[in-house]
Amino acid sequence: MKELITVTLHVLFTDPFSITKSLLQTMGHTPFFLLSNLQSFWPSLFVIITCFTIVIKTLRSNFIENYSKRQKRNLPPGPKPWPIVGNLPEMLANKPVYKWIHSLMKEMNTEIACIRLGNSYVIPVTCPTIASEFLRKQDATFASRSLSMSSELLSGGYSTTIFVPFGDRWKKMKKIITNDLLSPHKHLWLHDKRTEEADNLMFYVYNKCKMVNDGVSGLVNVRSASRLYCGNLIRKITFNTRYFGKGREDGGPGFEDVEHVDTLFDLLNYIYAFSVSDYMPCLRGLDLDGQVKKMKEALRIVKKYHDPIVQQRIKQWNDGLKVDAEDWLDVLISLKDADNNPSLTLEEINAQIIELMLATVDNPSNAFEWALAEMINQPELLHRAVEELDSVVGKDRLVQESDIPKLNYVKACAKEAFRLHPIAPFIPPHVSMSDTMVGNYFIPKGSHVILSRQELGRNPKVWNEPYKFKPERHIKSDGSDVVLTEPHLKFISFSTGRRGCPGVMLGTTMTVMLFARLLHGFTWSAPPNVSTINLAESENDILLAQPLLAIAKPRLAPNLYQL
Ligand code: HEM
Repeated sequence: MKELITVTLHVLFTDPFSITKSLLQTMGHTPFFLLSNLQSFWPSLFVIITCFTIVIKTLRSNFIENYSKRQKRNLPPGPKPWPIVGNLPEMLANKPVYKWIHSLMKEMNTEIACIRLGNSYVIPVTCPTIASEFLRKQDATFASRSLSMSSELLSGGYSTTIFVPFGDRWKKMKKIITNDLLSPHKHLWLHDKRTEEADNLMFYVYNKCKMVNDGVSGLVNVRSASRLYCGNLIRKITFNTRYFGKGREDGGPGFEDVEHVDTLFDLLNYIYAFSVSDYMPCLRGLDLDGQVKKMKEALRIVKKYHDPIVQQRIKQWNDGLKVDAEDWLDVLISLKDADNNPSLTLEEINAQIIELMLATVDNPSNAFEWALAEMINQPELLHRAVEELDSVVGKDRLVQESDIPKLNYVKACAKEAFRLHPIAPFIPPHVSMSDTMVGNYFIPKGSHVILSRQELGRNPKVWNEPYKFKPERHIKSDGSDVVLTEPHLKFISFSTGRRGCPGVMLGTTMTVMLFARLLHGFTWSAPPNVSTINLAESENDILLAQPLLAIAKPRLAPNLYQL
């Protein structure tokens, strides 16, 4: 009986509207009837009680039996949930949530856990064998995404790719992204735009080297410089422009571009951020943690830059002023379906562009900042990377994309940064589309499986000296090519399977060019009076606690840095 009450309350609390709706549907009445016919109060009460009994019986036969079955089956280990709210109280009391989840798993000595948050089972995983079971062996079952307030807002009501549950909409968008924006052919097509931005990065950092700040020359904020490069590059390939405003003569960003990239990073903070309303949908309207308000403001800022360009461009195509595609926006506008109608609506284009920007700015810039911090503390690694660059590229020209296959050590540095310092603790949730077993554990339909980028890469059973930045661990003795993908999920770079990242080629190119250009073009060291770079992580995320400041000295002929 206690269980019956708990489950009934659970359903009423998490989805009260469906109960009311089914009550009214069963009765064939409208809410107005209940309010307006007070004189027929007793008959109404009788009908309500009868219906309530029917609902409870239905619940008993369906939901409760399933619920009890789940309880009896062997879920992965986890903290004992409270009635209705599950482990939400602990989640709210232990921030940041990713630290709580990881320490809980360590306390329980488990590499897979089951934490009930409100009405959802959340399944964190820190072991590559179990991770492969989810995303390789049973990939088709785990190819959906969870619904959340942040993903709904960001994706314009689930009309994009990353945040969209499995179904026709996701299939349509993933096909477009993969075939029309990120194919090898399109990659080649955008080569010159990427090179322009890599050249601009060198020009900007070179100009920084000539400046003196507080008596120190060549002080570079590496976080800003690498985010600047990623932001410039994605604006260039999407909108065919580096700057939303006038930019700066030294190659630096204008106010508009700083605001744009900073806001993209703000938005990234809210994605799948364990908001309480994601697990208790009835609380959504209350915006208890203020996330909706903050996200709407951030989206307003991003749209203020994007929307006018998109609208003007659509007009140019409609007026026949544009006939050739020059960037991703043109491609998205000019796509046609089988009946020769536009494949995408304005809303879909707008939402998809924001998502592509978010997917592009974060990983490469974070990897370079961390890697450089680690390498300044181990100068022999810097030395080895520069030696490779000098032997492959020489000192008479800048690194080009065609050099990438030969830069195994530089790629190993980037790969090591992805392993040890991923941008986010977890990948986006993969949601199970049916009940299944993984290992000996029962995984109920609708579970949110979250692979831990942080703990897979630091798992001591997989990696020796897991906390040491050691690029050479990725170099094979047969000299074969180092690639940044890791399909066996010993750590996560681009993930794998149906929901794997379609941006491997662009992501790899951007990351390696950022590393190679900056390591080849400048000698890096810690600022004066700093003996070693502090490698502490931020309190609330896994970025470097303080943006990396380092001294850069040009090491190539001055004319090579000019545009
Ligand atoms: C170094 C750069 C990048 C890294 C490390 C990276 C990593 C990831 C990861 C871990 C996922 C989640 C996969 C999963 O849920 O299993 C993902 C998904 C995705 N990424 Fe990337 N990504 C990068 C660059 C890009 C770029 C440049 C684009 C496109 C412009 C892109 C587009 C996407 C999309 C559309 C998805 C969602 C796929 C889906 O849900 O079906 N990514 N990426």
